[in-house]
Amino acid sequence: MTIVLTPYWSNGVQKLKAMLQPPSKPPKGLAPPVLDDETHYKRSLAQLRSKDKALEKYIYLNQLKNHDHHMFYRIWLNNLSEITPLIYTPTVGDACIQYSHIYRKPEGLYLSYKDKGHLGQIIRNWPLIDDARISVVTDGSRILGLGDLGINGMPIAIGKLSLYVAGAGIRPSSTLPIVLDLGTNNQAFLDDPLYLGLRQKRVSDEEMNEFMDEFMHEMHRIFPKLLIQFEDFSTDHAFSYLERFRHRYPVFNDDIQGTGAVVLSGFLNAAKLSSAASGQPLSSHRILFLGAGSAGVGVAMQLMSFFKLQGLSEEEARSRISLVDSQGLIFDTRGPMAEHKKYFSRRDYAGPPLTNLVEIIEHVKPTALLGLSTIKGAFNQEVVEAMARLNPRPIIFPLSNPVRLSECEFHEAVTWTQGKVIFASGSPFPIQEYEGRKLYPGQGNNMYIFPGLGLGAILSKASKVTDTMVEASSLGLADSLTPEERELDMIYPRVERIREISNQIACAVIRAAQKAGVDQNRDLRRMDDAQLRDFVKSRMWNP
Ligand SMILES: O=C([O-])CC(=O)C(=O)O
Ligand SMILES: [Mg+2]
Repeated sequence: MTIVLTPYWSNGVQKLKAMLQPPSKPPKGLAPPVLDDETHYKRSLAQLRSKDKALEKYIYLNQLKNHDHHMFYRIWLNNLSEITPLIYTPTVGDACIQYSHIYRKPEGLYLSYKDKGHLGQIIRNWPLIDDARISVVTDGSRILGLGDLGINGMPIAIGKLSLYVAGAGIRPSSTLPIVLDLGTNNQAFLDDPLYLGLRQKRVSDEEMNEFMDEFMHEMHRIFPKLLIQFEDFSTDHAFSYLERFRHRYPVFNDDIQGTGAVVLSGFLNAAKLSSAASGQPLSSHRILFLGAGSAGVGVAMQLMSFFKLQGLSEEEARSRISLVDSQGLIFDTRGPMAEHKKYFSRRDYAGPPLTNLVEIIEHVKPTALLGLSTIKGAFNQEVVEAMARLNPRPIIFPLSNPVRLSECEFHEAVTWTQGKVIFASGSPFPIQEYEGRKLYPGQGNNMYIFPGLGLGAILSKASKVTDTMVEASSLGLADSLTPEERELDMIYPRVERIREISNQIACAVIRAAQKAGVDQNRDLRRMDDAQLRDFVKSRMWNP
């Protein structure tokens, strides 16, 4: 007897197509008689809220997305601050760690090193080739601050793309999550019988370069209108592939450029508050970074814009930024260092090595301390108090993700600075009360940037993503605070306004693309600002 197996994916693909149609009424008898949308919305939300673990909620929401994504996005858009941390950071970090165990069905493209040489053939299996406009691609080698998770990085690509839908109204059918399985150096995963990826160590740089060249070439051939967001590649690959491909294809790196832009934006608003308290001009800020990986250096590069906007020369701007890595303050005479750290290496200090963070703070006298180190608790009481001694309103941004890797928690920073801190973190923290005042933590997460940046690049049909477009996204975000939000000392807008913010960012990005001459949709040039805003809004998908 031959057993015929239904191919497990065929149902998935058909469902994907069917799912993209607006929900229709089933024929009589094929659904309970009393099933109206409003009640079902309440029922779905109640089912979600009845679960007590964040990962269980993630699994529930993911199932909901896969069989009724109108309901999924409706629930999310109506409850943004409750749902976002469940779909995205921090819960998506746990979903990645557990992916091979919680996996239920395929949800994107899985490209394996074994397919090298015929990647185009595999990519063409994607059922929605004509619709695809935005892809998030990861190789899983540095997921959030969690390290090498191999193929288990897929949920980060899925999560980012669902934020494109929720946050910028990109059509769900236009989104394409991709994980590149190039092996993993995570021994626990290699030993796990349920691990979904190749059971081999990561391929060499040379092999990976060949794979990436073929991949990008085929992607561009098959999807000429597609924008690619690189996500969570390990530091040196993040930099090298951005540089390798950004002049040829419309691509950007979310961890270098997206995080850079979101922090620049928050810093612009934070510096105003801090300068108002100290009476010192904006041009006098100094920034100290703990962490010199792709995110750290990417953010430092983007913050150069802050000083240049205040009229400083490149050399002056550079001298305002110092980096600390695992060996302490980075300076020229310290010894050999990775290429990406050299630009910010200090020339005006010649040793001995400074390794203690409090000593480094006392030496550099920063107005702002930014953490992209993934070292939990690195901003301890001593460190935060040192910042508060130097500054009436210290700027402290522990940006490492997820929450459990954050350099400090909001309530700690508030207590240790007697409520004076200007704070933003990568992951969400609860609001604090201090002496009867409500204090709002900023969330300096690239989720504020990439949906609008991507939307602007897609609508303008940008052939490249220029630095000026990234900077425009940042200034657009900084500008989007309402008077009420400024009154409350907020440095990022409320997440509930994400659609409006993404619209504003997209418009700024489109204008920057036009200025740079990389826009291939020239029709938008004729629109005035109000018309452009209406046009962007009209292109947003709604559940
Ligand atoms: O995903 C996030 O929350 C932010 C991010 O890109 C990262 O931490 O790598
Ligand atoms: Mg990332």
